[in-house]
Amino acid sequence: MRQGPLLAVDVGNTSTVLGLTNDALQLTHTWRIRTNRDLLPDDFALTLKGLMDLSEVATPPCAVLSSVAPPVGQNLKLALERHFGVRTFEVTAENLHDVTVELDDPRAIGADRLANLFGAERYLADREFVIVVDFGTSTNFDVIGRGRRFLGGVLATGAQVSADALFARAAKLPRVNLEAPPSALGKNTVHALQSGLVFGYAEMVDGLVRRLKTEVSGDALAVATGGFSRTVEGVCREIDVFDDTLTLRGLVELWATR
Ligand SMILES: Nc1ncnc2c1ncn2[C@@H]1O[C@H](COP(=O)(O)OP(=O)(O)OP(=O)(O)O)[C@@H](O)[C@H]1O
Ligand SMILES: CC(C)(CO)[C@@H](O)C(=O)NCCC(=O)O
Ligand SMILES: [K+]
Repeated sequence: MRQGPLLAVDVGNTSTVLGLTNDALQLTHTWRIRTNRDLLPDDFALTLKGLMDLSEVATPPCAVLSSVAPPVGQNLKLALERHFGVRTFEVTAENLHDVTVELDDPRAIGADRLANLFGAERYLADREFVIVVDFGTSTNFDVIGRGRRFLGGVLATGAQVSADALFARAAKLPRVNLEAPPSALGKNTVHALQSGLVFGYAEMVDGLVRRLKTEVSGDALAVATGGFSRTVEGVCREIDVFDDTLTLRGLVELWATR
């Protein structure tokens, strides 16, 4: 097994999450920055140096990077290699020969979903399948089987994106925080909106998890991750486990098994 320290970077469409491990590959620091498509390699170098300096840590010799925003991933990789001499492993289906991506076109899979496959492995010990529900810009359902199988899943509009679309189109609707209201029956505009946006969203998630569990017809565990998962904790009934750092730890596991 390889040793840390390691930098793990997950470039999403909205946020980029970075994690630093110790020698034993346990996460010791995490940072979250906006994914800015306009930044160039030297901009990223300054950001990376700023984060490391703020936390008073040294840049590690190696990094693992998943990106679903291609130019950002490429520019970050260049920054890591040019400015810090960090050897960077980029997650792609082609780079992972031990993973079976059961999609029509395996190369189309998002790198974050491959990271989630590795993050799910720890839950596979006593289950046949794990359904990772990753609440980000989109909400992904990644169905993972033993033996590093990616069976497929669902891509749904993210909770914040669907809320923003509604606020933009309805003149009298205020922007509300995505938090659960006291009851489904709203007595004012804010609670009624929160009912639709949070309870409605949670029902969609529960319904899809139920459908997926039926379709795989095996013992399946549903694990939620991503920012919005905290909001639906206690609201979604079909989710068994909440795991904030599943994607980052998945990246670390992925790198460790290369
Ligand atoms: N601490 C939090 N508590 C409650 N809700 C949160 C929290 N952090 C984020 N969210 C909400 O969850 C949404 C998704 O969270 P997350 O930050 O994981 O995804 P993202 O960074 O927007 O997506 P991507 O990974 O695609 O870039 C956010 O848009 C926000 O509305
Ligand atoms: C679905 C997103 C946007 C989620 O981040 C990402 O995983 C992605 O761009 N995927 C490519 C398409 C696919 O995974 O089928
Ligand atoms: K993500």
